[in-house]
Amino acid sequence: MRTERVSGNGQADRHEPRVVVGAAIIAGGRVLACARAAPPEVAGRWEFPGGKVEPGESETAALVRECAEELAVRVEIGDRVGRDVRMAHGRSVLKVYAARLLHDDQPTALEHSALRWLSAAELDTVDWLPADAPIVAALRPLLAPR
Ligand SMILES: Nc1nc2c([nH]c(=O)n2[C@H]2C[C@H](O)[C@@H](COP(=O)(O)OP(=O)(O)OP(=O)(O)O)O2)c(=O)[nH]1
Repeated sequence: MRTERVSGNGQADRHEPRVVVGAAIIAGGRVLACARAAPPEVAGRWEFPGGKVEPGESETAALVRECAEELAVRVEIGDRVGRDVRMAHGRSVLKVYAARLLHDDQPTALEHSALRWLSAAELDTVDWLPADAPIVAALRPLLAPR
């Protein structure tokens, strides 16, 4: 996706949207949901662990880094889940990938206020960030029924 913006000198600049990646970590038919601790506007809303892809970094590398920073776990990144979700009027785009834990690592909430493992039946029991709605819908069939 490309957005075009006219800068102060009247010339058109092209801006690629900032890519935010999220990891749908699946284990035992459940997915890990994380409650944001900050900023205040979104604190308490639920998301997939992840964050902004740094310049020159691959999406997979960003996910591995973010999962280590936020949860102290090592992960293997799998297939995309759902579609690109445009955020912030096209200034950023959310891309979620399935992931699995490596080496029996267990997530610790280093940056989130809470973690929950959700089955398909429990997906709607948390207040997801709005952009995550289409991802959660696409995720449902990937989780084994209870
Ligand atoms: N990680 C993540 N971010 C999401 C999800 N859904 C959603 O709308 N977002 C938004 C929230 C934030 O505005 C943005 C991610 O920014 P972030 O602050 O987590 O990124 P970051 O870890 O790289 O942190 P920083 O550079 O701001 O310090 O994307 C999601 O499922 N996972």
